[in-house]
Amino acid sequence: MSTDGVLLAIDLGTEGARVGAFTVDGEPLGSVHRGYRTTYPRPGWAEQDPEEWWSAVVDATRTLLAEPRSAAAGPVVALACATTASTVAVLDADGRPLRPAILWMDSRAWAQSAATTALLDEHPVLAWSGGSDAAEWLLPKAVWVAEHEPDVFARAGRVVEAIDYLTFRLTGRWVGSQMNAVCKYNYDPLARRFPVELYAALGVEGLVDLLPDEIVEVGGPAGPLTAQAADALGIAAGAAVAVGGIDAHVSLLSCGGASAGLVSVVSGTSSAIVAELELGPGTQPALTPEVWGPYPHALRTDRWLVEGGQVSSGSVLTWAAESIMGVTRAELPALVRGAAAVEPGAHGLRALDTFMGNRTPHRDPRLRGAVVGLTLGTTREELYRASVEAVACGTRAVVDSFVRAGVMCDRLVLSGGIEHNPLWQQVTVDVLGREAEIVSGDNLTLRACAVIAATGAGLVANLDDGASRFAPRTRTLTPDAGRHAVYRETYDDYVSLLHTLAPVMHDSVDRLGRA
Ligand SMILES: Nc1ncnc2c1ncn2[C@@H]1O[C@H](COP(=O)(O)OP(=O)(O)O)[C@@H](O)[C@H]1O
Ligand SMILES: O=C(CO)[C@@H](O)[C@@H](O)COP(=O)(O)O
Repeated sequence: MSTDGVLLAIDLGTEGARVGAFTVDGEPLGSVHRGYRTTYPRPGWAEQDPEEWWSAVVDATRTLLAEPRSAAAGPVVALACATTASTVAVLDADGRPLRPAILWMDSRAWAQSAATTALLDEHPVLAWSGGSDAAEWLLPKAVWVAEHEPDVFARAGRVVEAIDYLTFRLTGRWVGSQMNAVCKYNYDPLARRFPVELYAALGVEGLVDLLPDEIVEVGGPAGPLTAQAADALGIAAGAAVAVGGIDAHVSLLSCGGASAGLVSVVSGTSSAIVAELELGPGTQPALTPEVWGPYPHALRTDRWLVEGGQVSSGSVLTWAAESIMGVTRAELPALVRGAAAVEPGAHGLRALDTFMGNRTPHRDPRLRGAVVGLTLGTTREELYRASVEAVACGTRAVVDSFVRAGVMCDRLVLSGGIEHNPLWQQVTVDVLGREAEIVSGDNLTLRACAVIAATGAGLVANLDDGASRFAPRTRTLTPDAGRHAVYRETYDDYVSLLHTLAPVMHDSVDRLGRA
């Protein structure tokens, strides 16, 4: 393998764009983050501006490549991106936004997703998504736009995922990621076709013409970088752009080790929990609505990808600390230390993490957050700790559902913003009652993009080869038996609170929807 040149990795997260540089041997050279805004125009809605994504990518890339370590490593030879998924951009034919992008966490399309549950028998492709589409996905969101903003839908030249928008900005080509197509708009990778009959049944038969022109698997070629994009980014035109995918899902390529029994828990704004199943030829996985998937060929050919997760996890902690308590990120370590000193189980608080709905195992976009047990003596440290415990209970609900679905959970690898919050890490393993590894000082999505870029450029034989070479360093988190015993009760209370409050929350969301 040559040692000259840079692999450029782009992670379009919820809070901002993170761009990383790696040597062609997978050594990280540095990364730069540039934030952008999320707006919440109505309860349950969340939007971003695609132009801000691109400006953040440009700014971060130029800053990163000017740093001495990246600059000394040679020219950018290949690049790959991963983005939030189910983040839907509605664009004109030239790729200009016609409205703000509807962010993945936006639950406005819950009625459109509910309509898919009745279609399973006629459209067996829905079996791969657990029997229905979720409100977060592209298809229900496209239906929502068609129904609520028909003039915008009529003018749309493209309705695509954030990854496709970014690929277009880089290559000038509408090449869709097979990962997003399979997981977020019911593409059939075995027959290599869009389920046009399903789209028609939902009233958006024209959608197929607005989707990417071509669907290519992760690591395949998207095209060369255009002169215009190269100029904007400050790198040479013609570098190979490889097809990327979903920020959390691609992390399976950068956990190190074999994929059997591996579960990647990417806890950032959300928690996306993903695994791949290796099934014998002709074996179909069992259908369960408690997980998303298993999807065939979403990441690696001949494997089935399972996704579960929490729509809000780190965002709940950020909401509690920053929005409600006015604690800045710089001041956060003191709050976290204070909350770590609170005795688990002694504060009497129970909270729900479902601020923007529940992704899995309940598939319920009409749930909302809650805190019960407040007294006039409740401290902010107790409130913060209860929020962390709620987030950890949500993670346990997903891991338990994976076990019920037959997913081996032998090795849990935690990554994402949780890396910066020791309380969140420890409470997670205490609630789970399982050991987990945590990646520190490394971003698995960026590392995975480096694997994808290296694969696309032919620097490694395939994704598996790249994944085995570009492994991160991890350390083990061990649960405390005493705290786990307390948290078994906390978890039972979490589950019963969720079921008790669900009807109240549903009514409230329905009323707001009618207002
Ligand atoms: N410096 C930090 N200190 C504490 N928590 C952090 C820090 N940075 C990120 N986080 C947590 O991680 C979440 C963001 O996750 P991250 O993976 O960094 O970004 P994104 O979701 O945009 O990919 C925040 O909501 C917060 O809970
Ligand atoms: O929709 C998904 C995964 O399918 C989201 O959890 C994800 O893309 C958002 O990721 P972050 O929480 O920003 O890391």
